[in-house]
Amino acid sequence: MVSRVIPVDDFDLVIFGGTGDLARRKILPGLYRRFVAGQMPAEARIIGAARSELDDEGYRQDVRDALKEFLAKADQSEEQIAAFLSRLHYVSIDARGEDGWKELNQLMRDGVVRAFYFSVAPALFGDLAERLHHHKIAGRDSRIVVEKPFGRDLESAKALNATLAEHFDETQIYRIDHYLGKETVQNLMVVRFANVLFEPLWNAQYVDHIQITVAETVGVGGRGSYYDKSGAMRDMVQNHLMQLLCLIAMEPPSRFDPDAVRDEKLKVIRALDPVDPADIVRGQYEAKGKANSYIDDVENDESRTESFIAMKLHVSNWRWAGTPFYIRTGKRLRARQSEIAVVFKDAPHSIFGAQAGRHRNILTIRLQPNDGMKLGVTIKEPGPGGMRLIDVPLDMTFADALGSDGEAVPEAYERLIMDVVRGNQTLFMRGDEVEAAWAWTDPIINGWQDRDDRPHEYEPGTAGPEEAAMLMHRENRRWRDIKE
Ligand SMILES: NC(=O)C1=CN([C@@H]2O[C@H](COP(=O)(O)OP(=O)(O)OC[C@H]3O[C@@H](n4cnc5c(N)ncnc54)[C@H](OP(=O)(O)O)[C@@H]3O)[C@@H](O)[C@H]2O)C=CC1
Ligand SMILES: O=C1O[C@H](COP(=O)(O)O)[C@@H](O)[C@H](O)[C@H]1O
Repeated sequence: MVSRVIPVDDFDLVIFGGTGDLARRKILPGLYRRFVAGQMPAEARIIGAARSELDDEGYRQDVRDALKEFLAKADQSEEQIAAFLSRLHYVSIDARGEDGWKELNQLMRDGVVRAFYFSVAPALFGDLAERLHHHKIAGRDSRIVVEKPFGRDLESAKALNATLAEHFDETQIYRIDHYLGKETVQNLMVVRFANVLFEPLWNAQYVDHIQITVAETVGVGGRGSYYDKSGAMRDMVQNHLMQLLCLIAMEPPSRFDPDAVRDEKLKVIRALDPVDPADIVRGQYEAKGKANSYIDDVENDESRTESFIAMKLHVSNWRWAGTPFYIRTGKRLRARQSEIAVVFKDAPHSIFGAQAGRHRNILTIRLQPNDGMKLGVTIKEPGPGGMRLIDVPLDMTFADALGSDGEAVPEAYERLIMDVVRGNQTLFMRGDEVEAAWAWTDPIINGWQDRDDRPHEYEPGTAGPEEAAMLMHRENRRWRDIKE
C-alpha cells in the first residue's frame, strides 16, 4: 500500500547545530528521506549554522558524509543525494556572538515558512532566541524547534519557558519529544479512540494493571558526561515514558487538535500521585570483572546515577483509581524492546472450574521493533481432552497488516519536522505539560538524593536488577519478558 505524500508549504529551515551529532544522525537523513518521498517543495532550503568555518560546499560535503554513514544503503541514491545537497546552505554563527546574523538574514526568504531548529546545547537556547529576535530574523510567524532536555528540574524548565516566551508566543514553540513522532505512538490514540472495542474496557473496572517498558541494548555511548548528570529518570521517564503514560491513560479529547490533546495529557500528569520510595527500583549496569561498566562509560567511579529505573505509579482519577501503572526503562538490557501491555482482569467467574487455570487477556502494543499489536485470547485446547483452556495470540505487525512491502514508514524526526512546517503542534509538548512533568519528577529525584540511595547493580544483557522483578512479584504480578 503506497501512502499519500502531501507536500508541505515552501520553507527555509535553519538548523543551529547543523554540524552536530543529532543533525548528522537524525535531522538531515530525515529531511533527505522526506525530499526523496516528494514532500519537500521545489524551492525549500535547509541552512546549517554552527561556529565551524565552512562554506556551502564544505557543509554539503560534511552532510554527504553524514548521509552515507547514517542512511540505509537502500535509501542512498547518488542522484537524489546531489539534488538534496543543492538545497543546503551554511552560515558560520556563534550563538553567543554577533557575527553571521546579517548573512543569515540575507539568506532568508520572505513569504515562506521560517523554522529554526535549536539543535545545540540547551544553555544556548536563550541566546539563540534573543539574537533571532534582535536581528529581526524571526518574526511572529516564525517557528522554533527546541530539543530535549527541556530543563533539568521544574525551576530550570520554568526559566527556559520564560526566556523563550520573551520572544516567541507558545504557538511558535515546538518542544520535541521524538517518541510522539513514532508511528505506533500515534497509533495508540487511533486504536483507543477510533475503535469501539477497547474504550469501554479501558478503566479500573476491567484493567488489572498496565506495564510500559522501554528497554535498550545500547549503553550511554559517547554521551557519558550528559547522561551521568541526568540518569534514566530525567533522560527517559520525565519525557518519553511520561508521554506514553499520558496517551494510554488520558480521557478522549474532543478533537484531534493540539490543545484538546495536550489538555487531556496535562490532566493525567497532574493526577499522578507522589511515588512511594518503596515503589522505585534504580539500577546501574556493572559488568563484573570486565570493562564497560557504567562507571567506566561515564568515567566516574563515584557515580550513583541510574541507567535503569522501574516504578509503580498511580493515576488518581475515576478511570484509574486502584490500577497500578508499572514503568521501566534501562540501558544495556537483554533486547531493544519498547512496548505497552494492558493486562485485563480475570473473568469474574469461571464456568470451566479451577482446573481451567487462570487466564487473562493482554493487549500488547509494540513500539519497536516490529511495530504492531497482539491480543492474547483464551480458547479451548484442541482435542478430546476435555475443557482445557490455552491462551493464543491474535498478532499483527502494522507492516504486514498494511501490506507495506518494506515501504519505509517515516521515522519520528521526519514526521515531526514536517509537522513544524505545517504548523501542527499536536505532537509537541506544551510548556505547562513539561513543567507539570518536572513538578512530579523533582520530589522523586530529591527523595533519593536526600536519602543518598545507591542504585542496584545489574549485569548487562539481563532484564535489569532482581529488585525490579520483586516490585511485581510481591503483588503476584510479573513483568513481561524482555526477549532477544
Ligand atoms: N545526539 C543525540 O542523540 C541527541 C541530542 N539531543 C539534543 O540535541 C542537541 C544537540 O545535541 P548534539 O547534536 O548531540 O550535540 P553536538 O555536541 O554533537 O553538536 C552541537 C552542535 O552545536 C554547535 N555549537 C556548539 N556551540 C555553539 C555556539 N556557541 N554557537 C553555535 N553553534 C554551536 C556545534 O558546532 P560548532 O562546534 O561548530 O559550533 C554542533 O553543530 C542538544 O540539546 C542535545 O541534548 C536530544 C536527543 C538526542
Ligand atoms: O531521547 C533519548 O532517546 C533514546 C532512545 O530513543 P529510541 O528512539 O532509540 O528508542 C535514548 O537512547 C537516549 O538516551 C535518550 O536521550
